[in-house]
Amino acid sequence: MEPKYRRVLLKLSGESLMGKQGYGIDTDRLNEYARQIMEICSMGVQVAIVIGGGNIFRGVSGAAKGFNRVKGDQMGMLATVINSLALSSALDAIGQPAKVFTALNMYPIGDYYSNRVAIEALQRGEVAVIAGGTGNPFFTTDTGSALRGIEVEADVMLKGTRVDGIYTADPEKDPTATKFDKITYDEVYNRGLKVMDLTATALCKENHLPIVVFDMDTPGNLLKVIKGEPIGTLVY
Ligand SMILES: Nc1ncnc2c1ncn2[C@@H]1O[C@H](COP(=O)(O)OP(=O)(O)O)[C@@H](O)[C@H]1O
Ligand SMILES: O=c1ccn([C@@H]2O[C@H](COP(=O)(O)OP(=O)(O)O)[C@@H](O)[C@H]2O)c(=O)[nH]1
Repeated sequence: MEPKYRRVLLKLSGESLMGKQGYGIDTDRLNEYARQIMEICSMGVQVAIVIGGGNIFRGVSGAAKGFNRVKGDQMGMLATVINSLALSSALDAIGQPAKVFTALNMYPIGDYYSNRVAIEALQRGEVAVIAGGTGNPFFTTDTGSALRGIEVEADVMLKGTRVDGIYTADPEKDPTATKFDKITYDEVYNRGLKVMDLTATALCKENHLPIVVFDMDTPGNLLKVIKGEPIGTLVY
């Protein structure tokens, strides 16, 4: 079966990685993600990944506890590097080659990111795990994902999260919220929907990168998105 997308940028939530533990990395969840990623790689899909760091540290919550915001954000970016190393290790362990790239030079923890070296890895069939967000404070990994997705010329940004799409309001807070099958970038903005930050949405809009928001924690969903099955919400 022909995949719908040739090259994807998959954004994984750091918070989802902690599974039921409440903190850190749940290895069952990590291995399940690795298995699903390998499944789509074996269909010939090129996969670049950006992972959040919310399971370990978020700059904003650090600042609320009195940390300097810039240092807090740097800690958050380091958290995304930890998650990226864990995922690449889980992928390698099941026989799926993966390479970690970092937004800031941290060699030999990962190779210093440039879109050229990341694209070369993708063309070799390696998963490119791109860590460290944008490398700048005051940004999020959603914005990092949009940026890297555009840079590596992905066909789509897949935002794998713990809700099954975009709703009229946060479904974790408002049980009456209803789901969109598709929605325009402008409508996300005009309705003030908080599923991802506006910088990320604006970057995708300007560069014509469609986004699919879907529930990554249900095994098999990533494959469904790749096959073009109508799950999640398409932002276009
Ligand atoms: N309108 C909305 N539709 C869907 N999810 C929303 C909406 N508003 C807020 N959210 C929240 O956004 C979260 C998804 O974003 P994500 O970046 O994966 O989470 P986090 O930043 O906590 O790791 C969901 O868990 C959901 O609670
Ligand atoms: O370009 C970036 C990306 C991330 N971060 C920091 O890294 C933390 C973790 O990322 P995020 O909250 O986006 O992770 P997720 O919500 O996806 O787990 C953020 O809170 C920021 O402090 C940053 O400073 N710049």
